[in-house]
Amino acid sequence: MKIQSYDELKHSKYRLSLMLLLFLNIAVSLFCLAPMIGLAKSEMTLPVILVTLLSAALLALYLIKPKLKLPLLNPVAFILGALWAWHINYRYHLVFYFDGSFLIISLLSVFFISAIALSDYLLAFCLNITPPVLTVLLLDNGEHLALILLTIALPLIGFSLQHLMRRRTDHFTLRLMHQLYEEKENFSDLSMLDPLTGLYNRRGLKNRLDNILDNHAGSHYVLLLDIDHFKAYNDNYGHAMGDQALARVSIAIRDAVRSRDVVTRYGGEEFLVLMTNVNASIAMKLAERIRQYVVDLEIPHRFNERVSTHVTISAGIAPIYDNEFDQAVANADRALYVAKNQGRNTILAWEDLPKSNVISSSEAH
Ligand SMILES: Nc1nc2c(ncn2[C@@H]2O[C@H](COP(=O)(O)OP(=O)(O)OP(=O)(O)O)[C@@H](O)[C@H]2O)c(=O)[nH]1
Repeated sequence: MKIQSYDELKHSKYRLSLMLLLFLNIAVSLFCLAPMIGLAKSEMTLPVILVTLLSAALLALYLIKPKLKLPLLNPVAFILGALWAWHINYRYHLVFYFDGSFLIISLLSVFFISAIALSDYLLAFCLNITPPVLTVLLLDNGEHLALILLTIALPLIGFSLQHLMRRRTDHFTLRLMHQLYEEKENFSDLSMLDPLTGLYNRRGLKNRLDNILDNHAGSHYVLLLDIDHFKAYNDNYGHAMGDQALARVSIAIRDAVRSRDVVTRYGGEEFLVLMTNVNASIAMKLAERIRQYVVDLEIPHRFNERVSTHVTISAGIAPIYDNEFDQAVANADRALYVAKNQGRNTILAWEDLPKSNVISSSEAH
C-alpha cells in the first residue's frame, strides 16, 4: 500500500462518516415528520424540515460526485446540531407535563446519531452535540441537572477514550507504513545495483534509461566496454583476484566519466556506459579517458597476449538514434567486436567502421 492510497482510504472513511451522518439525520427527521405518512403524532417543525432538506441535498451531492473532496464534516455536523437544538427548544414549549424525559430522550437521540456516524472525528462529534447539550441545560434550568449531566458525561468519556485509542492505532499504522515504504525503496535501490562493483545492473540501467530517453531530447551514446583476455587473467591469477580487478576497473570507469553518465555492469566483464547529451567527439574523448584510466591502474596481467603487461579494455561506441537503445547496443557491440579483432586496448566508433562491418537497422531487425 502506498502513502497515497492510505490517504485515499482516510478520505473515503471521512466521506462515509459524513454520508452516514446525513443518512441518520434524514431517517430521524423523517420519523419526526411521520404523521404525514401516518405513523405517529406529528413533530413537524421548521428545523426538522431544514434538517431533511439539507441532509438529502448533501447526500445526493455526495452520491452523484463520489470524488468530491470538500471538508464539510465539521460545519455540517455543527449546522445539524444547531437545527436539532432549535427543534428541541421549539418542541419543549409544547410539552404539557414536564419530568425531564423529553429533554433526556432528545439528548440521547442526538448522541446516538453522533456516536454512530462521528466515532472517528472528535471535533465533529463535539460540534454536533454542543448546541443540543447547551439548549437542554438551559431549558432544564438545573431541575434534573444530575441526570442530564450523567447522560452527557457517560457517552462523552467513553467516546473520548475510544477516540484516543484509535488515534494511537492510526499513528502506529502510519509509522509502520512509512517504515515499510522506506525499506521497500531501499530494497528496490539495492536490487538495481551490482553487489561486486556497486555499479548499476541491467535492471538499474533500464530504470534510468526510461527516464533519460523520455526526458532528455539531446543526443546520447552507448559505450560498450570489455576487459581484454579476462579469462586468461582469471585462469592465472584466480577468481578472487579477478573480482578485485573487476572492482578496480569499475571505479576507473566511474571516475573517468561525468556524474550524469550511467555506468552499468552489463555482463560478467562487460560494462556499458550511457552517455547523455554528448556529441560524437566528447563521447569519444570520454571513452578514450576510460581506456587510459584503466591502463593507469597498472593491474599486472602477464597473460594479456601481445597487448600489454597490464589489464586493458576494448570498447565500441554508437549513438542512439530515435530512442532505439537496443539497436545502439547492437551497433556498439559490433564496434567492440572489431576493436577486439584489431588488437584490443582499442576504442572504435560504430560510425567509423568499414561499411562491411556496419549492420543497418533494417538488417538488424
Ligand atoms: N573473477 C570474475 N570473473 C568473471 C566474472 N564474470 C565473468 N568472469 C570471467 O570473465 C571471463 C570472460 O572471458 P571471455 O568472454 O572468454 O573473454 P576474454 O577472455 O576476456 O577475451 P576477450 O574478451 O576476447 O578479450 C570468463 O573467464 C568469466 O569467467 C566475475 O564476476 N568475476
